[in-house]
Order: sequence, then structure tokens, then C-alpha cells
Amino acid sequence: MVKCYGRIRALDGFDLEVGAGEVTGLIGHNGAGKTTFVEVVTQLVRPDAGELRICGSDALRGPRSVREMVGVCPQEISLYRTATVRDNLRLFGALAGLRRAARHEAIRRLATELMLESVLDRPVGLISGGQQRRAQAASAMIGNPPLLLLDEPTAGADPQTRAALLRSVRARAEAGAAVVYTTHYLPELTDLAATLAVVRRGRVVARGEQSSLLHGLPSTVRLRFDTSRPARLPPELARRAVRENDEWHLTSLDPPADLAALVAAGCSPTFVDVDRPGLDHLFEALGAPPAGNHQEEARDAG
Ligand SMILES: Nc1ncnc2c1ncn2[C@@H]1O[C@H](COP(=O)(O)OP(=O)(O)OP(=O)(O)O)[C@@H](O)[C@H]1O
Repeated sequence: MVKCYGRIRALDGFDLEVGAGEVTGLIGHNGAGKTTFVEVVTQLVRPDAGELRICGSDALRGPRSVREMVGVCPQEISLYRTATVRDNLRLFGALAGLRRAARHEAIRRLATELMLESVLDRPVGLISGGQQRRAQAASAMIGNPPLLLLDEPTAGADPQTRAALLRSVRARAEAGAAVVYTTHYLPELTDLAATLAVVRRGRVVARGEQSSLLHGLPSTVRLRFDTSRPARLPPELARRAVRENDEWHLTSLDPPADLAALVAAGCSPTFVDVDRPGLDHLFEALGAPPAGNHQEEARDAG
């Protein structure tokens, strides 16, 4: 798929397939093209080239019913602020083709699932940001669409809101929905057992299970030693270690082996913790520019 804005190639050969029941984490730096992809799938933006298939049907040229197969939770809250949460959900339920009784039941179920019962009859503009996020997610899920697109649904959410949203997303995937989940936060994708699609400069540059994409990337082993005696790391480890205040940070592909080597050299730490490789390591390994580098992305695209 291709989408250009003047000289910027926001999508430049973007190719992604997500199976029923699969949660795919769409990750990438700011400006990589994630939101543009979501906008194309929800038909807010028309691509310059490419095709979009939803449940096997051509969504760009097909009937409206194909477009109704997508539930979307955009980055910005897009509910009617003066209407109550219940009325918003009724409207989205009707748009998704639910009849009155089914709508009523779906609102009851989602309100429980997303902890919205106490605010159902309050105007959206008067509830908290976290409650608005949950209401937004409920509006995307109400018709049980086979494809769910969630663009940073937990941005700014407190732990309780985050947990409720993640539970709901998992339940939708277990019920068979294909879910595309955009986030800058890898632990959420671990909680969702999501596969990853790493986006860079308008295309998917890495795709697969988290474990396989993170395999072979180094961990950081954090070590502290008895402050009364100077730590003497074996030279092979010292080359890979940096000191930060009272901690040593050791880059390691095999933390157990490195710890064994430390102890064998008579250098026993008083504290050990291992930071597993995360998104930063993955981006680094893929050679992406530093986070938030809009200008570089835009310039390189031009
Ligand atoms: N309407 C538009 N007009 C011009 N350029 C645009 C428009 N929308 C997006 N772009 C450009 O397209 C590129 C991709 O933007 P997009 O918003 O898809 O990135 P993103 O991966 O969603 O970023 P973020 O993580 O910041 O949300 C960027 O260079 C952006 O500036």
C-alpha cells in the first residue's frame, strides 16, 4: 500500500496481514506511518495504490457493509461530548447494525467489562479522561467487529483503566477478532501475547512473534557490589560494562553464563537484576532513527 502527502511517503509499500483471533502490535517511531495505516483501513484516507481486504472482501471498492466490519478506537477521543455514554454507545451500536435488544445487552456487557456502569448516564464531556478512553473502546467493540483497530488506546490511562482495556482486547481476540493494536509500550503487547509488526518509514520492516524478534538481542544485567571493597570485574565482562553511580550495567547475551563467570572470578554481587531486551533494543537492532525524530523521517522520505 502507498500513500503520499506531497513528497512524504507516509505509506511506502506497507504490507500487513492479521489473522482472525490474532492481536498484532503495530510499533514504530513517531512518524513511521502507523496512524496513516489506521486511517486507510477506516477509510478516512484513500491510498494512492494498493489493496485492502477484510474477511476476504475488497474494502476499498466493496460495499459499505465491508467497511462496517471495522471497529476503531482512534488516538483522539471522538465521542459526542454532550451526549451520555449510553447514548453514544446506542448510536455506535445502531451504526454497527445492532437491533434494540441486542444493543441493550451489548451496552450492559461492555459497561461491566470496562467498568463504566457508574458513568453510563453522564455526558461524555463530564467524565474523566480514563473513563472517556474506556467509553471510546466500548464504542469500537460494541458491534463485535471482526477487525478492531486500536490506536494507542491506553495513552494516559491509569493502571486500572489499562488493565480493563487489555482484558477486553484479549476477550475480543479470543472470540475471533483480528486486532491491530498501536502502542509505544511493549509490556502491553506481552500481556496481550501479541505478534509484532515493526513499522519504519512507511513499511513493515519486521514481523513475527515477540520472542523470535527479540531473540538474540542483549539484556542489561544490573549489578551492585559491596561498597567497602572495589569490584574487580574479569576483563571480558568489564569491556561490556558501564558504571552508573553505585551500579554496573553489563550488556549480556547470556546473563546466567556471565553471572557464573563473575562468581568464579570471586566477584559476587550483592544485587542482581536483568532488564530483558525491549523496544529500544529492537529499534536499535533494526537501525531505526532515535525516537521522536519526525524531521529525519520526513527528510529521508522526501
Ligand atoms: N494529513 C497529512 N498531511 C501531511 N503529512 C502527513 C499527514 N498525515 C501524516 N503525515 C506524515 O506522514 C508520516 C506518517 O505519519 P503518521 O501519523 O502515520 O505516523 P505515526 O507512525 O502514526 O506517528 P505517531 O507515533 O507520532 O502517531 C509523517 O511524516 C507525517 O508527518
